[in-house]
Amino acid sequence: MSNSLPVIDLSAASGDAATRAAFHETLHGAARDVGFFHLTGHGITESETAELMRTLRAFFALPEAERLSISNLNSPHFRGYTRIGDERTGGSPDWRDQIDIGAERAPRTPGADEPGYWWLEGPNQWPAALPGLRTAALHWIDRLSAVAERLLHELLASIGAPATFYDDAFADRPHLHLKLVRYPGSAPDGAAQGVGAHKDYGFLTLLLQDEVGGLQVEGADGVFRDVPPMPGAFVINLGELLEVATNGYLKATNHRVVSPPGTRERYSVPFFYNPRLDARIEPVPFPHAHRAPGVTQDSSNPLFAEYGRNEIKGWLRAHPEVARRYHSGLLTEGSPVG
Ligand SMILES: O=C(O)CCC(=O)C(=O)O
Ligand SMILES: [Fe+2]
Repeated sequence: MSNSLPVIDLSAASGDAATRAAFHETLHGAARDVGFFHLTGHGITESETAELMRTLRAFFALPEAERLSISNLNSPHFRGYTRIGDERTGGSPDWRDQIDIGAERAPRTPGADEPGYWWLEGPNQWPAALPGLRTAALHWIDRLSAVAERLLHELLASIGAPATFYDDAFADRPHLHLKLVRYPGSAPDGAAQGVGAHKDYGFLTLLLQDEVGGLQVEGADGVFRDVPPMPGAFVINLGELLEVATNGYLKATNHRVVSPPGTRERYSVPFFYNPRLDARIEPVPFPHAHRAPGVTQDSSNPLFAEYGRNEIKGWLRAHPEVARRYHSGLLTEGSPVG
């Protein structure tokens, strides 16, 4: 089943008062009712996008030994390359390979009295065979975090909340995260799980997908519907922290990727706009707050208002081998929101 997502034109935010009002109304509805939309008018050029995709394809075309030279099994910070099948979602292997990249920071080893999520800070791993990858990825993080910051301000304004309410949570050390992903066709056993159904952990995800398709979003009726690629647009979705921030008025939406048929490859680049690891997400004041239903209660996926706890929950679940090697002490930490 197919889905036509709302299309939000961010350039309308710079229009006159009437244009801004109409823009906010559409954005508010899209965020509240669907949690997913296409974003145009974002200012990222076609040539920037083409350059990133060219570099990404060059990485996945490297011999496996080169890709494995930056394996995330070498990184207690969950950075680097994950082989096909090593990531798990919903307990089953995802048929995709990927590189996880974040802000370039010194390795951090939390002390016994510090939260374990500080492990998520650390250096990236870069392939010696493709020096342009570092430049392209860090440029993309820079450019997309500016778009995401504008979008978050407008989204908060659209629900009648103070636009800058979470600026402190993002100040100095936001935990920005980029994935470069390949879906290499279908698994030999016929399982169609490119990535299993999940919600993203932070505030906003800005996804670049190529022309192949396969992304699906779960509707309120529990049916997953295709999100057909829209050239030049980002697919935006809301993460769990926006659900926490609005006490469930805005919802993080389940989504998944169905593997491309046969040996067809699909490439995508999700960028996750996340606050500081130690940011505690207080409820944002807004006029509809009294109508907020509360956050989703799911014992298999508790939501944490302290962002780092919510984030490391996901990493430990998705990368069991990294967790087993470096983080056996973290596997039972923390208690959920609400
Ligand atoms: O590749 C995609 O289209 C989506 C990937 C995704 O949802 C994720 O990595 O969180
Ligand atoms: Fe996702």
